[in-house]
Formats: sequence, structure tokens, C-alpha cells
Amino acid sequence: MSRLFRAVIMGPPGSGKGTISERIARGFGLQHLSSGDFLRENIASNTEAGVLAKTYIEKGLLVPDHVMTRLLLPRLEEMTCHSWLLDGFPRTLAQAEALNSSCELDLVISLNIPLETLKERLSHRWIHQASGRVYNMCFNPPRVQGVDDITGEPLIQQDDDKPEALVARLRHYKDVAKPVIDVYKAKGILHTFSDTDTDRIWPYISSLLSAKIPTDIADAQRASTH
Ligand SMILES: Nc1nc2c(ncn2[C@@H]2O[C@H](COP(=O)(O)OP(=O)(O)OP(=O)(O)O)[C@@H](O)[C@H]2O)c(=O)[nH]1
Ligand SMILES: Nc1ccn([C@@H]2O[C@H](COP(=O)(O)O)[C@@H](O)[C@H]2O)c(=O)n1
Repeated sequence: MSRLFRAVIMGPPGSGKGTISERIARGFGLQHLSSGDFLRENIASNTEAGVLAKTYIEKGLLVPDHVMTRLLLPRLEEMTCHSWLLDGFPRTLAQAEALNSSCELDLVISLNIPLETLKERLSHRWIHQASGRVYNMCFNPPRVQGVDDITGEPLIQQDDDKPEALVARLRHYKDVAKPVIDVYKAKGILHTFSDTDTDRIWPYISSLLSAKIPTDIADAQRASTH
């Protein structure tokens, strides 16, 4: 079995984690694991964790560490034969310590995007809830306004993107992300990217991954996902 590649992408809400994760999954064959999508699936399925998580998300707060860890770690244990990119987890030091005790990461991408840019982006974000497909009326609009390109179903704006929830989310992110960033900086696997435009950041991330992901892993992953 070829070696595996495990990476994390982190950044504040609206920083482009999902957008860049999709490009990485497409270009390098890593399995994109979105903690936010996983939570929304649990909320939609009315699971015990989903019901509890919803009470935090609608207030723009982070779901408690033990709930997130209990949700995500078993999910990662199902992926022992895959290279993956984890999006939105870990978000706190406790989550990072739990993750680090269960697997060895090869790379952490941290997106450092200005606050005004985040607010602007999220005010124009529309989601197709069932698939998690993300649109932006300025950056990547749907072909027909308000409906999903693939299913034609209506798009929605997430409650936690609304300005009143967003400010809490952004403030909280800054407080909890710094110790996580420090852990991965100390491990020598953190790479930070700062800009207001994803299309300007992408070539640098793509070059980094091309250098870091051994070609046999990328080829094997692409073959297994096509
Ligand atoms: N204008 C503009 N919008 C962008 C850019 N990159 C991403 N977006 C949009 O901004 C919004 C946020 O991008 P996401 O990829 O969902 O960001 P995220 O970090 O996953 O956000 P959370 O899921 O809230 O953590 C989406 O509507 C994207 O389509 C960009 O360079 N310019
Ligand atoms: N580790 C995490 C990840 C997510 N959340 C909550 O889910 C919301 C949506 O997540 P996105 O990655 O799609 O932004 C987020 O706003 C948090 O409320 C969390 O608590 N812990």
C-alpha cells in the first residue's frame, strides 16, 4: 500500500477553506473531510450530536471539544487507507491534541484573510444544503440566481453567516486558533497564506502540495478517485 498523506486546512469562517479544499481534492486526489459539512449532516439527520451542535452553531459558537472529537475521530479511523485533507478541524488546542494523538499530520495550511474580506464574502455566500455546494454572488455565482447548478434546488444562506452570528464566530476563531497555529508552527509543518483573493493564493498552495505530496501518492489517489 502506498504511503498516505494527511493534511489540515484552517482559517476563519469565510477564508476559503472549502473553496481551496475542493481544488486540492480535484487536483491532488486527497479526500476532503469538512467538519462543518459533517456537522450539518448530523443536524439534518437529527442525531444526538447534531441536535446538541445546532444549539451552539446558531449562536455562532464552537461546538464543545468532546462533541467534535467524538464525531470526527471515529470518522478518521474509517479513513486509514486514504490520504485526506481535514477542513475546519482541529479548531481548538484540545481538538489538535486529540488529533495529534491519533494520527501524524504531514502539512497544515493556514489562511490569514482580512476581517472585512471575510464579512464581504459571507454576506454573499449561498449554499445548496443537501450537497454542501458553495456559491458566491460575486466570486462563483450559480448559473441561475438562487438555485443549485446541478439539482436546480433552492440555495440558502446559513444562519451562522448572518452578520449577528458572524462577529461572534470571527472573534472566537481568533482566540482559539492561535495556540493551534503555534503547535503546528513548532512541528515545522505550518504554511500560512495571506491575501484577499483565493485565485491569487491558489498557485502557491498548488506548488507547495506538488512539492510535498510524493507523486506515487498523488497518482494513486487520483486513480482511486476517478
Ligand atoms: N469574492 C470572493 N469570494 C470568495 C473567494 N474565495 C472564496 N470565496 C467565497 O467566499 C465564501 C466563503 O468561502 P468558503 O470556501 O466557503 O470559506 P470557508 O473557510 O470554508 O468558510 P466556513 O465554511 O464558514 O468556515 C464562499 O461563498 C466562496 O464562494 C475570493 O477569492 N473572492
Ligand atoms: N471544529 C469545528 C468545526 C465547526 N464548528 C461549528 O460548525 C460551524 C460551521 O463550520 P464551518 O467549517 O462550515 O464554518 C462553525 O461556525 C462552528 O459553529 C465547530 O464548532 N467546531
